[in-house]
Amino acid sequence: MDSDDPIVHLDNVGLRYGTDKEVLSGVSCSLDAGRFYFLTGASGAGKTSLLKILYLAQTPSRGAMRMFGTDMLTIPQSRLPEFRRRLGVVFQDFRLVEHMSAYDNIALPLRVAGVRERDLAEPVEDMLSWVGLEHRARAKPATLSGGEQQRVAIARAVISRPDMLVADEPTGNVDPDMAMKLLSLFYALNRLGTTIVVATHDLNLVRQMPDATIMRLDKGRLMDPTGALRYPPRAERPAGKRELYDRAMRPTIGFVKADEHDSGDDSVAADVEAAEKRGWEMP
Ligand SMILES: Nc1ncnc2c1ncn2[C@@H]1O[C@H](COP(=O)(O)OP(=O)(O)OP(=O)(O)O)[C@@H](O)[C@H]1O
Repeated sequence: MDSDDPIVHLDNVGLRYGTDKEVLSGVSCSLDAGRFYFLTGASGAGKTSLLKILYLAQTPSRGAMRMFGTDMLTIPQSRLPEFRRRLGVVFQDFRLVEHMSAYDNIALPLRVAGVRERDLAEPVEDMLSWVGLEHRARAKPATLSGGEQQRVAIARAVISRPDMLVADEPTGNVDPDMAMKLLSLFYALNRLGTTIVVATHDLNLVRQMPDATIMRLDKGRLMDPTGALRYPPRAERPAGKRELYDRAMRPTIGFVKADEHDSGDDSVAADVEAAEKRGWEMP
């Protein structure tokens, strides 16, 4: 795959479940590597269905699909896991492994990737702390609240730094402060090069990411096939806020390699602290 190639390209994709009418129709879009996308649309518009296609759980009924430079509709099923391993997924219903602790759920992608036990603890503990669950490390999913389960699911999806993260309503069960914190985690991951696709109804979330591309589904049709829609329009954003926002959201999380840290810049830490106190509202 060429470095300029889109990470995903859908051409005139349609999806029907069984013999029912199409729930996605004529969907064409290109997702560029390293960008941040929001997928919006009313309930039933087809967001989850489109995400399922993106995370390779559902094959389109028609059209063409390329991913990581490969035709996904003609490759043998046996090759799909190799592509799935490059994706992180936050499911709407979390899908945590019930008999495993929060810690072990989060460690799962690293164990599957063959990371040695002695190298696991630091990244897993960093992630637990980032999602505010260090005190719940040993808890099983059934004893966690919906919001806590959602945070474990997010930590599990991002810990292996996937090429693309696909998240279905990832802030649906958390309060606005936690939603902003989780968004900042996605943003940090995006800054490290991961393409992010977040399906959400939450326009407040969308407003926090002025550079994100918005894709809106309406009754199974993508309203902006070029992916050029932005919110809010750039011209309406006062100058200066963008820079402040960038600094406040600069990645500070554990899986950032030491040499990627902006060490020695205390003002960033102060900005992050101030932004957290404000609930990540920009002044
Ligand atoms: N497995 C399935 N079998 C049959 N129909 C389905 C299936 N999954 C979804 N649908 C239908 O497809 C349409 C799109 O559903 P989808 O879940 O993709 O929408 P959505 O935009 O994610 O909705 P929400 O915001 O409520 O989660 C709906 O009419 C839904 O009833």
